[in-house]
Amino acid sequence: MGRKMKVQIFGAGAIGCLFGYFIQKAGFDVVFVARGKQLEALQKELRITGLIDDSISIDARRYACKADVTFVTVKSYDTQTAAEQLAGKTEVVCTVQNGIGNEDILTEKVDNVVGGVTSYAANLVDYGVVCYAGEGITYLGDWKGEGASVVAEILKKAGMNVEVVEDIERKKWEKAVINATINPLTALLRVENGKIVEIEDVWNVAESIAKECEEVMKAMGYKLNAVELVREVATKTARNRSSMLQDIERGRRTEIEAITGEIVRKAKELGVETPVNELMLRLVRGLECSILSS
Ligand SMILES: NC(=O)C1=CN([C@@H]2O[C@H](COP(=O)(O)OP(=O)(O)OC[C@H]3O[C@@H](n4cnc5c(N)ncnc54)[C@H](O)[C@@H]3O)[C@@H](O)[C@H]2O)C=CC1
Ligand SMILES: CC(C)(CO)C(=O)C(=O)O
Repeated sequence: MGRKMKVQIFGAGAIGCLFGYFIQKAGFDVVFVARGKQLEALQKELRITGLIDDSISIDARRYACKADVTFVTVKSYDTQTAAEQLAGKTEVVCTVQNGIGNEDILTEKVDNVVGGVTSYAANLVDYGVVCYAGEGITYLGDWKGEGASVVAEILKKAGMNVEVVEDIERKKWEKAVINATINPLTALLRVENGKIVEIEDVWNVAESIAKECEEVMKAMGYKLNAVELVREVATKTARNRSSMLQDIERGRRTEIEAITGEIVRKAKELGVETPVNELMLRLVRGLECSILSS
């Protein structure tokens, strides 16, 4: 490509701004799509705190424009709207969202869809201010058409850790198992991730959730030690407040439907029993109802 590549961040919140920051710093032409007070703040500047301390001027807009590559970084319940806005506007779309189903929604509207999983961590501390909380790695894989190698090249040039994998669907499900075990428990109990392992009664429930997820993955043809995976992540991120807990604390919707909801749906399809996950789904839905209506 002779001209400068145009990269778009659709949903310039915590993780989108972090990715966009690195990509713009590497010299790419980046557009940030945001809304409300976040858009107003970003039109002044984007400030990054935490592991980096910097402020940059960015091109922040309300609606999607034509781009070569678009990263979708809205919460999973906003992916449908993102997909509709992106139809005919981008050559490649890449999602690094948590949860299952986002790639399939994007596939309906865009020809080249790249699936992604990221362990980079960011929080929105104020409108226009993003705390870079943890360096991680992003796994990418072609979901429909091609684009993973182009997206990986952008992230590499941006100095980010990235790897293209053969089976991105497996990576997505592994992350969903971690989120399905840690996120509902931390949100319901209002505790940091480490407490899941530290409190024996809670760990017993966590083990039950993880084992059910392992059965679902087994029925899909994937071998996984879900209990050990969850123990490792909860221990490594012991002081984190999970994204679901943060959503509840901020009185916002959670991504429970794209995480536990999708695991329960897949379990039903494959004839696997998941009573503890079903209970978590109902309890988090109940918690959402109580905070959203209060
Ligand atoms: N924050 C993190 O460290 C990580 C987040 N993720 C995943 O990335 C996704 C995004 O997470 P966060 O950045 O934390 O959420 P966030 O809520 O900070 O950012 C999403 C942004 O998208 C904006 N948005 C939604 N619909 C829009 C529309 N139609 N037009 C313009 N802007 C729109 C929202 O206003 C919000 O600012 C989630 O699926 C999350 O699970 C994955 C790994 C790490
Ligand atoms: C891995 C984990 C549980 C880290 O907090 C996460 O992805 C989240 O909070 O959504």
